[in-house]
Amino acid sequence: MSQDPDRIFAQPLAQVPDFAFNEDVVRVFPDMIKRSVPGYPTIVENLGVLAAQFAQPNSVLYDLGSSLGAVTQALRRHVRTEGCSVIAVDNSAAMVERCREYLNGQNSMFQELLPVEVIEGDILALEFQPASVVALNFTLQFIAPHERLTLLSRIRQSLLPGGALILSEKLRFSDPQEHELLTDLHIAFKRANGYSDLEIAQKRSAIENVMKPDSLEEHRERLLAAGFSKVVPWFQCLNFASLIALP
Ligand SMILES: Nc1ncnc2c1ncn2[C@@H]1O[C@H](C[S@+](CC[C@H]([NH3+])C(=O)[O-])CC(=O)[O-])[C@@H](O)[C@H]1O
Ligand SMILES: O=C(O)C(=O)Cc1ccccc1
Repeated sequence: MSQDPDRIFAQPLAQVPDFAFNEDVVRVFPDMIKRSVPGYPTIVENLGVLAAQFAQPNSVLYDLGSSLGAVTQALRRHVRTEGCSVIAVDNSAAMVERCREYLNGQNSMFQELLPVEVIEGDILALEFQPASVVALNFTLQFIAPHERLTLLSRIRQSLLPGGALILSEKLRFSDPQEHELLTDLHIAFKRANGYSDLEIAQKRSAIENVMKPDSLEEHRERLLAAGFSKVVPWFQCLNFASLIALP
């Protein structure tokens, strides 16, 4: 994947535009997400391990909001269950183009990878096939809040017995002190990863209209309302967490 450093918000901008997954972001995305999301490499690597426990024979594994395919590749490497394949979906044309290149390149480097299909499309309009694993790795937070329950209900309907949804998100906290502490620590994490105060401030203003985090309680309630029977957090680093939701 591209090794370009993220300098998108390094210069002062007269007006900060809303964040979009365009060409410029795609070029620096691996660096951006690693330096911005505490625990991201651990989550991605372990998603493959988790998925291997839930994969059912002859079923589909979905990576929804696949970006450059990091999760798809982890699923393909770890799952050995008979007849499984991965479907990666993203609505950014720039992401999808680079994702296909990356995954094709991996085919020649590893043997025994699950087959994969990369679809350019809106996950809200997707016709789900019977699935054993669905990964929403930092994608639900970009879906309009009023669409979230419908999407999760449709995922729940497509999940096979023994399968799971794995949902990773940035969290907000209903307790103001907890929210402020973990937000400050996230800023410290970004600073330690080389982002300036200007970059941090401009990025925050770029994402505030397009990315709306929920609290852990809101996630749990909504997942139960969507028909999931059990919600188990398996990872948290600062204000970023990942949950397993069982059908
Ligand atoms: N309605 C939608 N339909 C399809 N894709 C969408 C939609 N809305 C947003 N996206 C896509 O969801 C992805 C979110 S990034 C996921 C990281 C990845 N999972 C990773 O583990 O590397 C998260 C982040 O950057 O913080 C982007 O590629 C969007 O184009
Ligand atoms: O950078 C942030 O503050 C985030 O919350 C995470 C993020 C990572 C990549 C794109 C958009 C948001």
